[in-house]
Amino acid sequence: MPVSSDDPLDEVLRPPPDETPEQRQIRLESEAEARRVSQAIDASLKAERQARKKKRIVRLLLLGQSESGKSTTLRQFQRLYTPTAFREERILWRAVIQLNIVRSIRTILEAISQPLPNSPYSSPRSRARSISRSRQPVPSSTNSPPMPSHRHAVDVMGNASNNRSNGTGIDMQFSYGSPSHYPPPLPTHQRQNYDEEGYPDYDNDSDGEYNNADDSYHGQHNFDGSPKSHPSGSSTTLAQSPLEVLKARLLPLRHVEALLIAKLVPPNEEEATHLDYPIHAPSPTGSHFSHHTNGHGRQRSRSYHNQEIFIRPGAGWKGGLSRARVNFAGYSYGDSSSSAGPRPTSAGNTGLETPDEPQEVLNSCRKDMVALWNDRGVREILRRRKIRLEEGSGFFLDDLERVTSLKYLPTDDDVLKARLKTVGVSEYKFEMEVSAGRDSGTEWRIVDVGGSRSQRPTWAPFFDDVDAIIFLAPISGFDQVLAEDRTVNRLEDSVLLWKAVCSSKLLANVDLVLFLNKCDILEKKLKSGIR
Ligand SMILES: Nc1nc2c(ncn2[C@@H]2O[C@H](COP(=O)(O)OP(=O)(O)OP(=O)(O)O)[C@@H](O)[C@H]2O)c(=O)[nH]1
Ligand SMILES: [Mg+2]
Repeated sequence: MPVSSDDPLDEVLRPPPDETPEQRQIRLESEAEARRVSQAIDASLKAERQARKKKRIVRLLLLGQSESGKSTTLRQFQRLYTPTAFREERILWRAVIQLNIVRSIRTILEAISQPLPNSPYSSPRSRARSISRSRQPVPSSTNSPPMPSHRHAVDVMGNASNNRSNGTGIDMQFSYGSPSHYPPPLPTHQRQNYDEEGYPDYDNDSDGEYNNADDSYHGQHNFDGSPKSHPSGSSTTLAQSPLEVLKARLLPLRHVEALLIAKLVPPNEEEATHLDYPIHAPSPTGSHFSHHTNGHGRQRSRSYHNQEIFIRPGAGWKGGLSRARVNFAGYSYGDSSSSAGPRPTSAGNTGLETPDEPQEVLNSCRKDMVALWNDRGVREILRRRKIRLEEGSGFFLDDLERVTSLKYLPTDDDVLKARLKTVGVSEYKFEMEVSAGRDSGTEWRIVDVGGSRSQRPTWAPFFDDVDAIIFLAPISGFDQVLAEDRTVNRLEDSVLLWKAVCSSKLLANVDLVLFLNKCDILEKKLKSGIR
């Protein structure tokens, strides 16, 4: 007797009333097969759901002062766990390395152009400094180090406030004015002044041993006493000093610098492109504020000694470079001078640049750069100025032959050594290509932040949703000061920042990992007698 139902599907699925035994057999077999397929699909969906449930997402936050190595640690992760992507991106780092080289050369040229502070030709500022040092009365009791008055208002996270709350409810404030936190005062004769590179200036009076009146590269003889000749071997005219010849030969690097900035920094980040000299010419008033042209005849004011190029984290700048790479692919040599203007247009937008004009210019300047860097007199000047480029970030001068070759492709190590300051916060997701052992089911999300003081207030919103923090503390910074506040010792800043992170209530349940890095630099410093 037929079963009646309101379900129209029953009607459709009901076997035909005149079904033969063979037809019935076929129907039952196909229904069984359909059931098997359906069950397999259900099982697979269930397994997927369970796998998704099992998949752990770990969020890591990289913290530490500027130049502590956060972005480098991120790149290490990328190199280890997403090697294919890392390798593919290596070429994009060439522009950063080019910029690092150009800036190192600029630092040297500036250093050798300025009279040394302890010579009779020393600058008004250093003379004034010597005089004020010798005349300043020693504070009787505490000998507390001279600090600017604003220090009371700046906390370790970079917040400008007198209040101990930073506005996010986190108790991470620290006043540098507190004598219990600031490094213990030194006796007057040991107090440190810091030079333009952020290293302590141990020359504490004006009667230093160096009394060579001809104390810049403008002189007629080498620093080691030999007659001067052009570093690349060509003879010089009487009218032109070797420095002038060398500077003229290296002039194209200015254009390269402008091009690279245009490539790396979006146009609306004009402020990030201030070209500042680590060694600056003091203005007639002795003020730290001065003006200079940006290589295109335009004047810019500057307030920092050593402002760096920065990027917003994320793939933005890499995207720009990729476009540039596509435009270079035609290998048609264009006229780079047509990119003239207040700010050179990125080759990535115009395609006017040669295949890699910066690399070509660096290649053609290679001999002069090598000669400059290997000159004993230049090294002596740098030593006396306490400029230790080889211990700094983005140092490639010992590899000039290799990194300026036309077919140069950055190695993994080069990418890790390159320096590009971060501003802002960005999260990087890791779909691991390479199994990370028992954690291979884990998805890693790593958050990179800018570490300079002005950037620190942006950290707190990320504390909420983080599983672990890797805190980078470069222990080689014991004899350096912060670029953004030259009254603060770098190691001291790291310690205070670490304390602030440890004591934050928001981070009570977060795993904290402390990386003491730059041990290699520490070792070199200690071996070379720096204490
Ligand atoms: N020799 C040496 N150099 C290191 C080490 N760790 C990092 N560096 C270099 O230090 C420089 C600065 O590192 P970054 O990773 O850019 O520093 P950061 O913390 O991201 O700095 P911000 O972006 O300004 O906050 C880079 O040129 C790195 O190659 C280390 O252990 N040893
Ligand atoms: Mg960074």
